[in-house]
Amino acid sequence: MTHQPVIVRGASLLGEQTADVLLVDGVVAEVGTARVDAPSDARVVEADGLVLLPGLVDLHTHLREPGREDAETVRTGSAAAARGGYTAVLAMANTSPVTDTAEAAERVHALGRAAGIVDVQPVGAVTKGLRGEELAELGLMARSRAGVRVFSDDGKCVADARVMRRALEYVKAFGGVVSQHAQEPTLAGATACCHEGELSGRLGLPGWPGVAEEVIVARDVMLARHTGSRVHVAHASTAGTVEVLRWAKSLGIQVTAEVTPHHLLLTTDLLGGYDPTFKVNPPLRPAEDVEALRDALADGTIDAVATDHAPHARHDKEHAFVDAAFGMLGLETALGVVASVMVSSGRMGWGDVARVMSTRPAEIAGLAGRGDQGHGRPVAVGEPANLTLVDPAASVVVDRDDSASLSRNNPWHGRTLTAAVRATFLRGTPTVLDGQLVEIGATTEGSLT
Ligand SMILES: NC(=O)N[C@@H](CC(=O)O)C(=O)O
Ligand SMILES: [Zn+2]
Ligand SMILES: [Zn+2]
Repeated sequence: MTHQPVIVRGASLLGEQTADVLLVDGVVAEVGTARVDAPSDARVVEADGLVLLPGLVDLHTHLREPGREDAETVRTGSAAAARGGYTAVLAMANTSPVTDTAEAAERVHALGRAAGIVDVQPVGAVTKGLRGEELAELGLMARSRAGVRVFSDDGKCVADARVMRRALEYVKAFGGVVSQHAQEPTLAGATACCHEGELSGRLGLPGWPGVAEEVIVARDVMLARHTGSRVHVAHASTAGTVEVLRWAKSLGIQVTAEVTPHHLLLTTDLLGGYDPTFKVNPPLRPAEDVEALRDALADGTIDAVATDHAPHARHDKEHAFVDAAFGMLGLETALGVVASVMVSSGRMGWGDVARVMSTRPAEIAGLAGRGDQGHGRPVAVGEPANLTLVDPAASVVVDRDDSASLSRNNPWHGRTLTAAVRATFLRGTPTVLDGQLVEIGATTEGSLT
């Protein structure tokens, strides 16, 4: 594929030194602190005052295709991701049908290539049909063209310790990882829909306790130690989980973890109005948990921010609180939330944002070492030109209707967030410019072969 060269002028790399960055044929061709000469046909992007980051990588996205194309498709979810500064997303397996075979994984991968807006890396189910009983085709998914490395029954916990042990043993052979939705079902209860605490009692809503998450995280780190395999904790939400992670990492156990933007900022008292927009799994927690999650992200105990972007159609979300679907949108607002909570407060710099939203997620997902198809790489000559240009001084009032997603379950509507994505580049091709999506259309390499 031929690209128009791009010259990004005067951006600050990871918020530090200012440079001109030339993108040619999908890679970073030059990085210069003095003025870089660009080919005459190059597109010039003036980036004075903007911050250049490696393209963001989302470890945890629900794209809903196949099965619920009324809520999101691979294309619309990819567009929302690009607007959020992402160049790669991991598409969760809880679609209909479930991504539990090589064919299903290849299909999602091909849909992503056809949309051509971000790289869509399918997550494979751990067990057939997410039923928690029989392992899915882990090896076949790994060896397929999709090259699956992350496996998850997300939405359902792999509750059976024997099944979890087997899965960890299996994925070890090809450097895979199991991403666990940690929730002990016997402690959570079938009707639970919010954090169990003083507020759930007052609202008369069945709750589930933080310990339901923590006992599974504790069990899984012990299984990771026993098997010598790698476990990833999806959407960590409690201070107790942070304690277990800190302890496990101090012993050298191979465990990584993600936190969502909403668990970094929103608290359980938002449920006071029974608004199902704030119904999510795991649930919003009290402020003490939120504080522990921020500390853990800043000190590296939690490796990554992952959105858990969970689009839902109106008719699934607009119900009485107990009946509404779990989940909230996240791709377009994640960077703004992280900037508002972590950067504005001085707890993290832009280099840290690059680490938790690009480098570490790419490493965890096995995307960092994939040559010219790699993500989460440094902004340096010869590296794939997957980049995000951010205005760190912007202040944006979130409008749920200003979205590329098909769904509107946006918990940030009406809030003011700091920082905005100005441009996103996928292998040197702009997917977003001046904050607007660039119409891309199907690329030849993305054809459904
Ligand atoms: N996060 C959610 O609240 N919902 C997710 C499932 C999940 O990640 O638990 C979904 O698929 O809607
Ligand atoms: Zn989940
Ligand atoms: Zn999820």
